Amino acid sequence: MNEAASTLEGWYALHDFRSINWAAWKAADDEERAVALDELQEFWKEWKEVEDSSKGSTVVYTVVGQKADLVMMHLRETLEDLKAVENAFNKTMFAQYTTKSYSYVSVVELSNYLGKEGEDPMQNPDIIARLKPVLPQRQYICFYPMNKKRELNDNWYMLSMDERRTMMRSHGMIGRSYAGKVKQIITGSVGFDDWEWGVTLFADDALQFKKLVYEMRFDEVSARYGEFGSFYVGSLLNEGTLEDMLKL
Ligand code: VOV
Repeated sequence: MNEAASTLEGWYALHDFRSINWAAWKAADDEERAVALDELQEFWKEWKEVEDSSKGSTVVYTVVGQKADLVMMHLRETLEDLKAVENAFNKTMFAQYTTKSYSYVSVVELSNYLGKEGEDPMQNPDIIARLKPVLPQRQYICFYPMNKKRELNDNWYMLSMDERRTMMRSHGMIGRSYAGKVKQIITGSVGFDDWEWGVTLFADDALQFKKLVYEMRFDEVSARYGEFGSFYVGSLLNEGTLEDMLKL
């Protein structure tokens, strides 16, 4: 049997994609809409408090195109905490004006492919910060799920640790050339959701997503072993810009 990479896990992640039911939102009266927005602002404050107390992080982005209208990405300490935040949102009045488009459950993951021998990663503050990250408020988000292939001739899971490490090194080098331009959060989802990883990218220039993903397509680990789900792209929302988006 091949050696599995050892992984470190941090906060659990929920990507909660919603579409706005514009017909229902427009049919609501001014007071109903105001109450729904007030409740949403309260909710936003609670998310901030969670972040301030280092118990998780939340960002909200629009989604461009017909797959959804917005995505709430939540990181929390436990699956129960994630379910609680999902339920709390579902109980808001605003949620009545949304429909569920897609969701993705995973956990922030780091693997040991490029780890330093002999170092206890849990004593390294940089690693802890990567496992429990405050989500960046960059202008754009890109999310997609992916697998590593398990086909007869191209089976990632049948490769030796050394072969995988060599390929991950090349992957990491391409990634590093986007330092400062694209921030990635890789979440593992084997046993949690339909794909093996969630890839969430943040950037202030959306074109950098295209450039990075395209460049990686030529790198063996993606070219040969990567399988990808649907891509979601959108821009940052805050309390103010969400209200603007909902203004009739
Ligand atoms: C923004 C840049 C960027 C950078 C710097 C980067 C670096 C690294 C390093 C150093 C490592 C290995 C150690 C670890 O941290 O786990 C990884 C790991 C991983 N990556 Fe990555 N990746 C990036 C970006 C990046 C992208 C754009 C993608 C999607 C691939 C594509 O073709 O669309 C991706 C995927 C992954 C995955 C699925 C894993 C886990 C693989 C596994 O088998 O376990 N990743 N990644």
